[in-house]
Amino acid sequence: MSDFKQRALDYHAFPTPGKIAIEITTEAETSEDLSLAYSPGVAEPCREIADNAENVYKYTGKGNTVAVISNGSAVLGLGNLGPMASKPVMEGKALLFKRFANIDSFDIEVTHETPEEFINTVASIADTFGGINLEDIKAPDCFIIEKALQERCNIPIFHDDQHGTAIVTAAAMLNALDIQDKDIAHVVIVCLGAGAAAIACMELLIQCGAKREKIYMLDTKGIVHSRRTDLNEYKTLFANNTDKRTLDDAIEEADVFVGVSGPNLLSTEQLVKMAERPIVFACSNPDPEIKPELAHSVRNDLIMATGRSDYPNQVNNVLCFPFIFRGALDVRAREINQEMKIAAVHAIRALAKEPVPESVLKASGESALTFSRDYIIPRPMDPRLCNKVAKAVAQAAVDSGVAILPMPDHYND
Ligand SMILES: O=C([O-])CC(=O)C(=O)O
Ligand SMILES: [Mg+2]
Repeated sequence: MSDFKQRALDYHAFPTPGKIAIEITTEAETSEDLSLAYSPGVAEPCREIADNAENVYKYTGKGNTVAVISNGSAVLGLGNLGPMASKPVMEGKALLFKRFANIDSFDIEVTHETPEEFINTVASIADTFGGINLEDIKAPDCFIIEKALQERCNIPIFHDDQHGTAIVTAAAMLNALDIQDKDIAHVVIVCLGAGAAAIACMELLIQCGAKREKIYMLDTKGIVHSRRTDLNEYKTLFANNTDKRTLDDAIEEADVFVGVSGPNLLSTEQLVKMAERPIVFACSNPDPEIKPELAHSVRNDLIMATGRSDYPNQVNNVLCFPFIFRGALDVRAREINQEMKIAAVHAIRALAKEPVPESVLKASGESALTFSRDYIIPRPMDPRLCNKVAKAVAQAAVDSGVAILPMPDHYND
């Protein structure tokens, strides 16, 4: 077994199985403590909440708790591994919520037959939480599930693989385009993958100025084009009126490649055919569409990003989901709307242009990080992300009228 594989398995097995645990936040030592925490004292907050449901935020952890919910039908770029095998990823998301945004979170893996069953299950437990992060659910079910839950629940419901990935991709892309001196309105974009992340990334890039007719999306059958009769309604929005049929056809002179598909699907021969100063975001996890060392071996005018922590330019939804939920929970937003997503794009993007503190250099093992081809987006462990992104998101929630609370004072420190 490779050394890295063994270390990854040991990391999950020791010192206790898994990556997260629950901790007690009150005193629970004496009979007096227990009489407050439990019977009879616990009856008092129960009565208060029964009188006024808003009191649940005052007397329970609801307001700082997010559920990470999956059915394991599209685990990273690994495919349909099922609910149980998705658990390490979901525990990982809970770890990231706590580590980066001090949000309490736990994972829920749902076994079900139909999307309706999943929707009913999640809707039935939603009131427990301050928000729900849907994760690794295959398209097109994820679109139906997210929409139905948003209609049925009055807390933020956010499908991370769509919107988290799209927000981070858009932030990094706008910065990469600046560095490569390309105009988003003119670039030809190849999107390999037509699932949840692909569709959401392309929609958000269009909102940021990209042109739909300059996007070539590919699924397992090739280019999504207007003569195809097998497209679902979501892919149909990207059906390009073109004679191109394959990745080879589309990649010729393309400015941008976004991969949200699977490992090793972009060859060096294809990369060589891209336009000058290309941008390649090979974001399939854990293995990108092309390895950075391979890409750099054939192009020196390239900006390259992956979804991984062990290469420069990590375009991964970890840069978004902890912070967008932090902002949403802080003002008790009823939903995570478009204004909040766009605010997150610009806050993440702007931070990459600021000087990087020593602590981040140290944690990244770098001697310097300045806005450039190898640093287009902040590092996830940058402690400024939490305040800056959450604040921008919270402000956008307040300004767009979906916040129940005003901006908290601590954002002004
Ligand atoms: O978990 C990650 O690293 C990013 C992600 O959501 C995915 O690939 O599905
Ligand atoms: Mg995911």
